[in-house]
Amino acid sequence: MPGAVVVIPTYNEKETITAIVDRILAADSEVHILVVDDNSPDGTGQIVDGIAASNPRVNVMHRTEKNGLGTAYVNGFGWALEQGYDYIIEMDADGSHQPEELSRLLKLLDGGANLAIGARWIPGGKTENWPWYRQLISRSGTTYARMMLSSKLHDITSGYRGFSADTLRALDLSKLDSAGYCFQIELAWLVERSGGVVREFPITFVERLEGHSKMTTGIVVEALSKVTSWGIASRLGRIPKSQPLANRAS
Ligand SMILES: Nc1nc2c(ncn2[C@@H]2O[C@H](COP(=O)(O)OP(=O)(O)O[C@H]3O[C@H](CO)[C@@H](O)[C@H](O)[C@@H]3O)[C@@H](O)[C@H]2O)c(=O)[nH]1
Repeated sequence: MPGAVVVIPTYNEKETITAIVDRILAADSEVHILVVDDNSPDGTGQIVDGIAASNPRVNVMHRTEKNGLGTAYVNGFGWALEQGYDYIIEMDADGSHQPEELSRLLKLLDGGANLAIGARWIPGGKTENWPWYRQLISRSGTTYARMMLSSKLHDITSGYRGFSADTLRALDLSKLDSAGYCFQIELAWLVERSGGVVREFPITFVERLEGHSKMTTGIVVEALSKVTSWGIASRLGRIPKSQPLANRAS
């Protein structure tokens, strides 16, 4: 089944999930959706079961407990690769990423990018109503990753991104060791250092109107400590060489 699938990890998103699913289905008449729900106590998984029962473009993966955004994506990617999708896209459930910007992302993947990232911190990108301290954490995270990991990216923590399936298939996702949001940094860095083509495009990131962020201090600490240790290991030559990604454009 060729085409694109949007993978949405969810934990307690009952206020937001129906609207984002509807918006994605309306924004692109072909794209499919996989919601990876961690047994949300608020019944998010059951809401999506209801939608999936009447719409074959919508799928649900039920996990037994809250196990972090990183592992939710790895499980979701595994399913998507098995199903044979060509492009695999990440999106938050809360409406902060705009499905109406999907066509831009898909165009970059069609053009040969291994990874396309919706970026807030490049010309044309912006945030709406995002608290100043969240902007600070996000910008500092990218600046720190650029310094420690020699990353060239301007929004390495962004969760609005898409991969070609061959890219994810070529990478050893079982080696990723981030549970939380620093998964975004780890995976983008892996694509970068494997010589993959990464394209950033400007997005408008809108603070959620309902529900609340699952960001915790523990998630920030995990990101800080992992980026520091990866940076040191990389300087000491202790990061194993990754298999170079094939050039998709050729
Ligand atoms: N399955 C699952 N989903 C989770 C978990 N933790 C968070 N999520 C889901 O992951 C998405 C992002 O979580 P939010 O809590 O809404 O993130 P944010 O703070 O608003 O967003 C920032 O960080 C994200 C993580 O990188 C970014 O994706 C996003 O763009 C933004 O920068 C939401 O759909 C949320 O339900 C988990 O343990 N398990």
